[in-house]
Amino acid sequence: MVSRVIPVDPFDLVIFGGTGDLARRKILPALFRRFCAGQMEDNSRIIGAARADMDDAGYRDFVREAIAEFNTGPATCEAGTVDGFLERVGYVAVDAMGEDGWEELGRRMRDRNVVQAFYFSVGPSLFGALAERLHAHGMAGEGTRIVVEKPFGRDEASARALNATLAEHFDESQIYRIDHYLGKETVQNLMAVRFGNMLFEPLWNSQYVDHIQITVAETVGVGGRGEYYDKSGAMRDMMQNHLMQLLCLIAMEPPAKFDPDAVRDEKLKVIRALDPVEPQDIVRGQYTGGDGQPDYRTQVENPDSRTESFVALKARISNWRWAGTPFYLRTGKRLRAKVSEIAVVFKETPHSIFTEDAGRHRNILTIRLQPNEGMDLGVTIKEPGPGGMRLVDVPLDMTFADALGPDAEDVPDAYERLIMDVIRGNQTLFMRGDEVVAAWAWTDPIIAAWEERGEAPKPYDSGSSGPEDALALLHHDGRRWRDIRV
Ligand SMILES: NC(=O)C1=CN([C@@H]2O[C@H](COP(=O)(O)OP(=O)(O)OC[C@H]3O[C@@H](n4cnc5c(N)ncnc54)[C@H](OP(=O)(O)O)[C@@H]3O)[C@@H](O)[C@H]2O)C=CC1
Ligand SMILES: O=C1O[C@H](COP(=O)(O)O)[C@@H](O)[C@H](O)[C@H]1O
Repeated sequence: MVSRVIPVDPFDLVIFGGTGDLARRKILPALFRRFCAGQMEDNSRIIGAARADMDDAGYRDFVREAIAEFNTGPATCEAGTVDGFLERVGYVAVDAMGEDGWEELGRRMRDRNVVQAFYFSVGPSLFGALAERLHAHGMAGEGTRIVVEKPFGRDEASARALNATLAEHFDESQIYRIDHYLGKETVQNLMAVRFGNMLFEPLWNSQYVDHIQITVAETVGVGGRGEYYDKSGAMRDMMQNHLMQLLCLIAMEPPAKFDPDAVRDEKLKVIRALDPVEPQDIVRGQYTGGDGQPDYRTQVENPDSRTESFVALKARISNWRWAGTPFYLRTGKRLRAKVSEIAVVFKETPHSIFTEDAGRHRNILTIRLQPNEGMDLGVTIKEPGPGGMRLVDVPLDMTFADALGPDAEDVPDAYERLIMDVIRGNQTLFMRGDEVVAAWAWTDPIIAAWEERGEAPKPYDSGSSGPEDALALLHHDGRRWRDIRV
């Protein structure tokens, strides 16, 4: 199978925060890989922007180093190609909060008949200021797009306020709110599997599905982002956005068509149908030290921190399709393995024709986001050999790399795909303003209740599966979490 790369229209992409961690590790390598794949026309340009005093040549050196350190792309990128990419790279020193650099940026962007996009890869307190200045300096024209990084607010009120500020200068159709989980290959495959096959949709409801588990487990700790993370925690950092988006895609009704607003309307209905979460249905955790790694509090330099690095909860969706089917969601740092997966656990057959020795069995559809992207469907069959009818569960395995060959290894990473979608003007994989607000409206009371109770998170060992209480969350319901393992 040969994958087709369709070049995007020529573009100028300005990366505010072009010298920051995200630009270095993700955005610049992603652009380089799209260049290597032949998706960037000659006339396209990338302009880094930050306060640091640097010229074009200095920034090209910075980008060269970022690519050398963080490009994990396919071998098709020849070493010499980096120079070709760097010819398209420039830099303007700009202060989001002042007047420095804006005229020069405006001059560089003027009279360019290409798509113009501005990536806000700076701290969230600067998002509004950037929008205002782009407008004031004549760079917020009709065709302009802005890409807004997370976090999009820290509660419903601040998300609404940010929406309103951006809306003063940009139409909703120009605003691309990034959730990089939506750019992951398997996440999109989830829609293909649900809505491109007859097989699953008739069973996709509470009549046949016992429960659904969504796990996003990381092995890393908070790293150098302690200052940000300690004010956020797992609930704001991961649950309100990434896990919520996965929940929406799993639970939503089929959209009438695969277009941005049709998909986002259906996701919004799911969020609005979520019940409030009861205190007994949620567990927070914080990692202790181990394996030569510091504990959470040491890492964030806050000995009294009550911020959670782990959260597990039971969510319920009050609609016809899902009434009675719980959704168990968990995410955390410093866990046993880096695993992101969704498991749809079907009910047992209503009656077993086999003896008790055969045991009770369930089909489980597992959608693996990372690693080993793919899906498998656990099917019950007869255990081979003599000795009566014993049943065993085996996976019908579709690991993409096996099923699709080398093409599956060349799939663009989330940032590559999402940035190209910005240039194409396709908002399907970006969050709409009302979605973000609705997600906060569900999250806020959960956080407010913790704060009111002054509850400390439960400690858990680094390298474990999270606090014991999280296991109990499912045990109480006669269920168990899937193992966190690769
Ligand atoms: N890093 C990550 O893994 C992730 C980051 N994000 C989000 O991406 C955004 C950027 O994060 P990250 O790269 O880690 O942050 P960093 O602190 O590493 O970088 C911040 C960038 O913003 C620039 N900057 C700061 N103040 C100004 C200003 N007044 N005017 C213009 N530029 C300014 C800095 O350069 P200078 O100081 O020279 O101006 C620097 O380039 C944040 O919103 C973050 O939440 C989201 C997901 C993951
Ligand atoms: O947005 C974020 O995501 C990363 C996890 O992303 P992944 O693609 O590596 O699964 C997380 O580490 C970070 O805290 C969060 O801000």
